Amino acid sequence: MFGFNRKNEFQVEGRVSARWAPFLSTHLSSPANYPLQTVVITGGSDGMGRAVAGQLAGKGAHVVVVARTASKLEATVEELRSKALNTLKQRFLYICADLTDANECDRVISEVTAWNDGSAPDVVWCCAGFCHPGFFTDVPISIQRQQMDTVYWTAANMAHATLRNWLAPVPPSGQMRNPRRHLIFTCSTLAFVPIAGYGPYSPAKAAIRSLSDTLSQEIEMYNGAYTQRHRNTAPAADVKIHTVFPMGILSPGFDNEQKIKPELTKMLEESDKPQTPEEVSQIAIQALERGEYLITTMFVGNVMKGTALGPSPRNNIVGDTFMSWLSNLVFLQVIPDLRSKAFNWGKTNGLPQTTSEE
Ligand SMILES: NC(=O)C1=CN([C@@H]2O[C@H](COP(=O)(O)OP(=O)(O)OC[C@H]3O[C@@H](n4cnc5c(N)ncnc54)[C@H](OP(=O)(O)O)[C@@H]3O)[C@@H](O)[C@H]2O)C=CC1
Ligand SMILES: CCCCCCCCCCCCCCCC(=O)[C@@H](N)CO
Repeated sequence: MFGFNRKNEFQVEGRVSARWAPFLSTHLSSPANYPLQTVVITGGSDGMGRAVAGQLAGKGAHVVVVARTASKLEATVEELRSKALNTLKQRFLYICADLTDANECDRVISEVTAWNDGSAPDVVWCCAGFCHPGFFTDVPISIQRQQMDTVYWTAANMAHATLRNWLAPVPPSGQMRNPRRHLIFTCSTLAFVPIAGYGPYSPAKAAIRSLSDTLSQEIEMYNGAYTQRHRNTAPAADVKIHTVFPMGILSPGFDNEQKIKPELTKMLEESDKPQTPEEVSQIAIQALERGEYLITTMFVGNVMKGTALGPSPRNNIVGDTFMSWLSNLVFLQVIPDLRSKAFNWGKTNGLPQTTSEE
């Protein structure tokens, strides 16, 4: 069962340190003693978000899915009911909202809190977003701005609304009995490695990665204050930030992007073997349960992360350091290879005939 485990909050069989305490202590929690967790999933009506919602329902969570289209959300909630671990106890809700609007994110948090007997959600997982590929000069600037709104701002708005709620100072009497909350972003390995034809999209994902790194540092201040909660006002709970970096996902969004994707881009990403939403979700949840911070879903993704690890917190100092050495050697070959493939494409095919998007 999926729930809190107070005793093991900072220690799971001695393997996980306080800094990377687990996301969901499934195997250790005692369902009788701990309440179910309430999870909000943006973009929860399709693709990866929907798979995440289904799997967390199967682990016993209360799930709220948020997206713009009511019909898809209704169908998702039906599916969640059928996947619930405990149909009598678990509750499901959908909220229609366009998360490019920051006020809508505030509304989502307050509606979830009211529905959840006055408690804020325990987990917020930002999955909303889709990709509009194309060469930079071919795609109208208005669409590129929309991509920033849809990809970056849906996540940043949701993080803002969530953290303002979670980090509000409360007196010791208001502290939570189950002190851990998780904010999860969904990024893309394109935040690590550029691929021609993803100009409208990758910068927004890179911005999410930068926000995630910044927040992972900033949150330490709040978590430090939380350790003094018995004496002072402090946030109601300890908070962890995580970001998932999938490769291709076989989703409705992916089918759409394939229709407009430049041939060169398809060739450059040949080594990506897209995964099903269920696979991506399962791998991500397992990594969250191990307490990981930057999460990739397959080996090539891990190599891409390794070359761009920079100042991000590591999941495992030895493993990540060796991987970054290996990746940096691999990329000595990959970087010129990507560029020469682009050059040769132009040499062979001339300019692309795709300047008709206006
Ligand atoms: N597919 C891929 O190959 C990859 C995807 N990703 C990322 O993973 C995440 C999931 O992608 P994928 O599985 O393809 O998802 P889909 O494109 O299949 O689904 C996107 C979801 O987001 C919702 N959504 C879109 N815009 C908004 C908005 N403005 N406000 C609220 N909800 C919105 C959609 O519902 P509705 O339209 O009804 O609002 C839908 O539920 C995305 O962040 C994506 O960028 C990362 C790597 C690869
Ligand atoms: C051994 C290591 C070699 C590494 C070579 C680099 C290969 C690049 C693969 C690009 C994969 C892009 C996946 C993300 C797609 C995505 O986010 C969009 N589909 C959005 O929806």
